[in-house]
Amino acid sequence: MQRPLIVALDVHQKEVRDRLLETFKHDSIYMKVGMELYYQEGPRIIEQLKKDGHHVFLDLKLHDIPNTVGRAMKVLSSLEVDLINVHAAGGRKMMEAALEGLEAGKPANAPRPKLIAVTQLTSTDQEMLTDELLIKEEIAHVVSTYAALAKKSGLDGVVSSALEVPLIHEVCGEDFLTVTPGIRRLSDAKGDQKRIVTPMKAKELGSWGIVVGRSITESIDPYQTYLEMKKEWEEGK
Ligand SMILES: O=C(O)c1cc(=O)[nH]c(=O)n1[C@@H]1O[C@H](COP(=O)(O)O)[C@@H](O)[C@H]1O
Repeated sequence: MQRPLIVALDVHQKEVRDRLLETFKHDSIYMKVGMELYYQEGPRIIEQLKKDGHHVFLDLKLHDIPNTVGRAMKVLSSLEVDLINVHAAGGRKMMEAALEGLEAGKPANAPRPKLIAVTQLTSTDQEMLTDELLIKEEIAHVVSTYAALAKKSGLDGVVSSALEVPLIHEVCGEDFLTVTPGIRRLSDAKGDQKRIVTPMKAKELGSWGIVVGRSITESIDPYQTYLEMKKEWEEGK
């Protein structure tokens, strides 16, 4: 799917989730299953979304020793999701092991899920990076350096704020996937997100895909909000 708006299905109450999924039943969209939902529902939620015709981004952000991540990815690969992620901070060997696990675990003839790496979470700002994580470099430099490492490790792309996308494309090429959460319209609550942009700005900056959670799932009319944000994302206005 080209340049998707990925809906983060961060909803654990079954009735709320079912209502939300019902509103998307005539569309084939990109849905993101994160930790909250996957830990609750397990593989059956992936099966359901695929049966409903959706593309699936399984966002479990694996970050462990290479052997553990490789084996976990081998198991997850059998779910045949479209997109899956790790933390780039796990390093090159871990990312390579993740890729090998995905390759080894996928059913014959199925495509390997695309593997992307989280560079720096969009809830991290420069102050936190410096004072808590003790990383003294500029955040954009850290993000593009992690992106370059992900590319060297054979990954398909990264997760970052849209703010860093031009630099990532400069370093890793235009075809390297850039998936960008931290998306808000001007009227939306920021919540815990720090490096945020509007859908329009993300398009201008060249994101491949945007991830939108609470702005849609917690709005009064999620489907209408989805359509409005999608229009803004696709048309850039
Ligand atoms: O990997 C992710 O999807 C992710 C990475 C990141 O740096 N920031 C980030 O917000 N996310 C996810 O994107 C979604 C954003 O949700 P909202 O802030 O509600 O739009 C959440 O499901 C996060 O887990």
